[in-house]
Amino acid sequence: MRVVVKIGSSSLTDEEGEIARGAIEKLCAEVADVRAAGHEVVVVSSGAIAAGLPSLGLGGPRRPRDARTLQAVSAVGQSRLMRVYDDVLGSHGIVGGQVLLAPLDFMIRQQYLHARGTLTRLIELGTVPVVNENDAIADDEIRFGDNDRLAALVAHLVEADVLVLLTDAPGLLTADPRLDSTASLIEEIVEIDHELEALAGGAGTVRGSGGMASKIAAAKIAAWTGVRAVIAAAARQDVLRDAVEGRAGIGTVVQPRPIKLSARKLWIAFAVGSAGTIVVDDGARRALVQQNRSLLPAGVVDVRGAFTEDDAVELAGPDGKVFAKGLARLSASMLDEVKGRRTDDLPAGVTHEVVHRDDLVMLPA
Ligand SMILES: Nc1ncnc2c1ncn2[C@@H]1O[C@H](COP(=O)(O)OP(=O)(O)O)[C@@H](O)[C@H]1O
Ligand SMILES: N[C@@H](CCC(=O)OP(=O)(O)O)C(=O)O
Repeated sequence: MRVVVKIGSSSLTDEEGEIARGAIEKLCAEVADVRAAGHEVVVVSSGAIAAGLPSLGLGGPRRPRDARTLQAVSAVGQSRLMRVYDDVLGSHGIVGGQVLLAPLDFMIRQQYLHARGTLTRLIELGTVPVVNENDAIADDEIRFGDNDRLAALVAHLVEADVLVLLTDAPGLLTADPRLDSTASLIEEIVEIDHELEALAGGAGTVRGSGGMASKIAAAKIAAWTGVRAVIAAAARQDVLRDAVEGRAGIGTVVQPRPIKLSARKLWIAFAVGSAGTIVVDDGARRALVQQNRSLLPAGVVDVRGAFTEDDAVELAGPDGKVFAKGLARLSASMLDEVKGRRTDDLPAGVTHEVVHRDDLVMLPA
């Protein structure tokens, strides 16, 4: 099996917020164990900022908050973090390879294919790629921030069989354990719905960033891409092997959906950012959702944002609720001119398909 394992900041750092080498040693020993059983492993590791703070004398209560400083800190820390991985993986006879990714690497198809090629080759060469967000140059406006979503997109990118999200909680609990000490583990999720998303609550711990909510969002991407996801405690003995082998009770297992979307539709749904919204009338929404049709200008009632041809856009119904995402074949300004017009009334040369059905993905309610 091909495995993507993500370890969060909360599990990689000690009370002072410094990198806990023991946590990396435990993870790498488990990675070696799983590889010895014949599986391939990609690690997604947080910890660049945590590893950089002490080197700059900025640890503890002096921890900076501004983005510029944290980005600089991550540059100092990433190489130190990687040195620990190289060292520890090396002690198991494994070669590590650093790959730093940014959201744009998933949004621009060319870069997406490129990243896929490099990661696949690293796996073929027998290495363990160690992936993190490219924090040092990440754009403040568009960045993952937490590594959960990044790990889910990497799992899709390398066509993994299982995504293991290791954290400081035993899995998804019925409530935030910081607020409710009686919260119990949810062992299996067949479909992630709004109710489950509400359980995951808000942001994470002081040291982590996304909390359970970002793990649920990541598990949802995995489910849609046909990847089994497991959320489990990093500290648990043999957690990686048990998660890979599908042992019951090791954490929260999120089952993949039976229908896997095509790679292109997944890319549209989850990887590419949306540049605007097209509001459609009820009839158009029905034709798209129930009859798998393309969107025609006649059904468009409003155009928001300044998208150009081939940009991704969200589609919303008259109630404003977004129900689909797709690639626009007309720019926002052109669409604004022709919205509401029947196909016969369109100017010559203007396509009658605003969003083609092949470029359209329905989002879960
Ligand atoms: N329903 C829930 N079940 C489990 N943990 C939850 C839940 N709601 C919120 N959390 C919190 O999410 C934290 C894990 O998220 P985070 O700190 O971002 O971890 P990581 O650094 O591993 O990504 C847990 O320590 C827990 O306090
Ligand atoms: N990319 C950042 C980590 C982001 C982060 O903390 O993510 P997470 O571990 O998912 O809460 C770093 O390496 O410091």
